Amino acid sequence: MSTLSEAYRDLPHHPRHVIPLDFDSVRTLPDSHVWPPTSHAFESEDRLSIPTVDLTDPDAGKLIGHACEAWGAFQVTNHDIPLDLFHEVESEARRLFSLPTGQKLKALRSPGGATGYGLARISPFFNKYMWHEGFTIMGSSIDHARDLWPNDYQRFCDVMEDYQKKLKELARTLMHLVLKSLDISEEEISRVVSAGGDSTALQLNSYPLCPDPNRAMGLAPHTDTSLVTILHQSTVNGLQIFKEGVGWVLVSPTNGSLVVNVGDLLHILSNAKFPSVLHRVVMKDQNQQRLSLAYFYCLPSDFHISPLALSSTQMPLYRSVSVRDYIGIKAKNLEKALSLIRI
Ligand SMILES: C=C1C[C@]23C[C@H]1CC[C@H]2[C@@]12CCC[C@@](C)(C(=O)O1)[C@H]2[C@@H]3C(=O)O
Ligand SMILES: O=C(O)CCC(=O)C(=O)O
Ligand SMILES: [Fe+2]
Repeated sequence: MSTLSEAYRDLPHHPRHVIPLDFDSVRTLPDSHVWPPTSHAFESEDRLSIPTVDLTDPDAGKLIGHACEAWGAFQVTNHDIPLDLFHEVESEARRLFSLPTGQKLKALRSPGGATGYGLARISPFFNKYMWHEGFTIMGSSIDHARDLWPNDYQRFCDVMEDYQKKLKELARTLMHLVLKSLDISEEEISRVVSAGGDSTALQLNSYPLCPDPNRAMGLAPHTDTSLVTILHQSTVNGLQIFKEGVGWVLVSPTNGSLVVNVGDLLHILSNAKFPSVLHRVVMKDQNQQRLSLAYFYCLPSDFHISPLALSSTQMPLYRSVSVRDYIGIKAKNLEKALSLIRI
């Protein structure tokens, strides 16, 4: 077995880093959830935002390559995923997160598990809690859905399955374009893209209505472990990405477009040409619940990853490492993981 869930198994978390707060029951922000103020972020009015790429543009590949190099992220439009599907997934996610806490805990991620309801995996690295609850799906969601809704789970499973299928196709298309822009051979591209298919995860994120949003943190700064992550945000602001030399930049949701960001694995493949972009979710001025859907396109845990985009004069910056080992290194060291495999 070399699935992604297997790689995350046996990296156990203490229950205090898995079980979210009973958000409905608190009227003031607990001290455990108070973060220092965050710095000002550039907003789109500052004319600083990640590039938007129309997938039907004949130059899409080139534009995506540039965006990955300059920003490690871009928005994609004309991606062929029907708007209705986003609404259906969001409505099922809303149905899940609005269950009473006791019910949600029936689908709690087990201490050594990878899927189900719980805090973000990065929680143990911070001394404050995030104003966040998540639900992780890898493949079928039937076991958890049955525990949540014994008589009414089918719709949730069908919608999540449909979404994962469509997003996998889109991720494949994007990976083709991205890797081509790096001048990687067709043979290597097929090897990477065909391996990716079985190692994906869908994360439903909820940032509940918060009694004191300006002192809370939605999701702490992190990079994703994926090759690429494809994100759909509901209509509420909050996502910011970090651009070297600039600072934090807001990524506003725009109807139907998807945010694509480079993860650690693509950063390694690109020999650091593409930054694995640091991002976070702030709660600032948030006066309603925020939802997002993050689809992680990864590689199987037995895949050995190393820089591929090398010209004859370039030296690899990272040593070869299996995805399993990299996930293990990251589980212990978080943002230092990349520097630990640097040559
Ligand atoms: C396939 C993935 C990617 C994971 C782990 C696993 C399932 C859940 C993903 C997230 C989702 C929330 C942010 C993150 C940082 C987290 O804590 O859990 C992500 C993490 C990663 O990108 O490393
Ligand atoms: O909610 C968001 O906009 C970002 C979520 C995210 O970064 C993640 O799930 O890894
Ligand atoms: Fe992320």
